[in-house]
Amino acid sequence: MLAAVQKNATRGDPRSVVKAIDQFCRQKEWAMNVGDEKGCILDSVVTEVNPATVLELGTYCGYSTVRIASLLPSNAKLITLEFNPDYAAIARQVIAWAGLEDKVQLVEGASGDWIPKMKEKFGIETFDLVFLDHWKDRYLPDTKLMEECGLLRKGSILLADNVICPGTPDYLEYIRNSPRYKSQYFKSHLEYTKVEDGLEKSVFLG
Ligand SMILES: O=C(NCCCCCn1ccnc1)c1cc(-c2ccc(F)cc2)cc(O)c1O
Ligand SMILES: [Mg+2]
Repeated sequence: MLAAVQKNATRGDPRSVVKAIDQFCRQKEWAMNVGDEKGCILDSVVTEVNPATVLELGTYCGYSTVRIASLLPSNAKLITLEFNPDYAAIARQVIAWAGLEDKVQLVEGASGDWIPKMKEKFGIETFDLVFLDHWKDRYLPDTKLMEECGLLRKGSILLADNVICPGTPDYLEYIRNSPRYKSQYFKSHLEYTKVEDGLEKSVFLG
């Protein structure tokens, strides 16, 4: 995938990086990027929220990191957490190829360890937008942890990938029944396939 980016995408051009990855994943080898169909929904949410601070849980190869960062205002910051060092190493190179290093801070480690340190380590008060795309059984515990650490403010947006496939049943049940969130489901498909999947967008009500 990285070779395809370096061969087919223009340095400093995030859209060409996104296009090169999507082409590779359609023609050569499936990979678990959010993909072009759900990626358009992601783009519209990022544009609507116009966030100054973004947290991405699950960098993988940096595809959604590049999609999000390319839409951020100049002073905005995106912190992305990746547990797997091999994924992180690739993502750093993909983000660099897109020329977005200045907007992105990639942190390696477990979300459960890093979320409580966000304020002290990165000077973050609250996140305007959180994109959940990591282990599906971590969506709920990490959301509760973000609440407890005061990282969400009235109006913070959570956008969760894969709520149908692979699925995040405990997260969906919580977020759709909690009086502290207003949720909306965006029906789509699993990246590069015809299988149903979707994104769940939730507003924290404080
Ligand atoms: O597991 C996924 N992502 C997490 C990867 C590891 C995260 C590590 N990490 C980062 C930070 N903290 C922990 C995922 C899986 C699939 C999928 C769907 C169908 C199928 F047949 C196989 C796979 C599709 C996605 O869109 C996904 O996002
Ligand atoms: Mg995903």
